[in-house]
Amino acid sequence: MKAWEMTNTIEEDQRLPNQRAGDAEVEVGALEALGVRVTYLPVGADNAGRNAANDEALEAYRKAHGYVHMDVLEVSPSTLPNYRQKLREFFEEHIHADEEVRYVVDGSGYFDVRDARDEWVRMHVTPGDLLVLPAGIYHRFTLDTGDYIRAIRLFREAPQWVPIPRPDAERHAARQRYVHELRTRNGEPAAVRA
Ligand SMILES: CSCCC(=O)/C(O)=C/O
Ligand SMILES: [Fe+2]
Repeated sequence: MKAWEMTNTIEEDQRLPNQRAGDAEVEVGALEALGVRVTYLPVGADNAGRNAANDEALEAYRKAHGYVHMDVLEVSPSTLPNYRQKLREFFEEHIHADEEVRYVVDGSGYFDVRDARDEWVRMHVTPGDLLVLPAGIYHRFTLDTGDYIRAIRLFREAPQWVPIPRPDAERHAARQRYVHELRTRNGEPAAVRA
């Protein structure tokens, strides 16, 4: 999975890389310092030849991390009801009270997270990438120009999707916990801007 620093504003299309000038790549270690975990579980093929999860590897991962629940989300103009509205919601900066865990089995897309300086870092996820965003981190999602992703969503509790937008999220316990953890881990003040 590749990650890079993003431009502050999107001039043309959110589905383009929008990478900041100067080859500003971000290493996995820097993502981990933000509490983001990236794992790679290779995908296989199902009976119809479509990309599918590697069931054994996924089972082992779920068991090890307590992700008892899962479902599949296919994001594309033809498969997702209220596609445009949904994409608008996904791309609105938000947090969740719990982790966001996504295992990409087909297609691709971008998850953007705010770093400790409150700048956007963009991650390009492709089949096999399993991404864990910690509770309380500001983030958003968009498809890339392929306009298609199929991801397995993993949960410890019953599946739900409750985005808490900025600035309301500033007061949320999950946000405050996250900022505290970030400061403790990195020993530097994390930007907190409403
Ligand atoms: C490919 S997962 C779609 C985006 C999503 O579920 C989410 O929570 C974005 O923040
Ligand atoms: Fe989210």
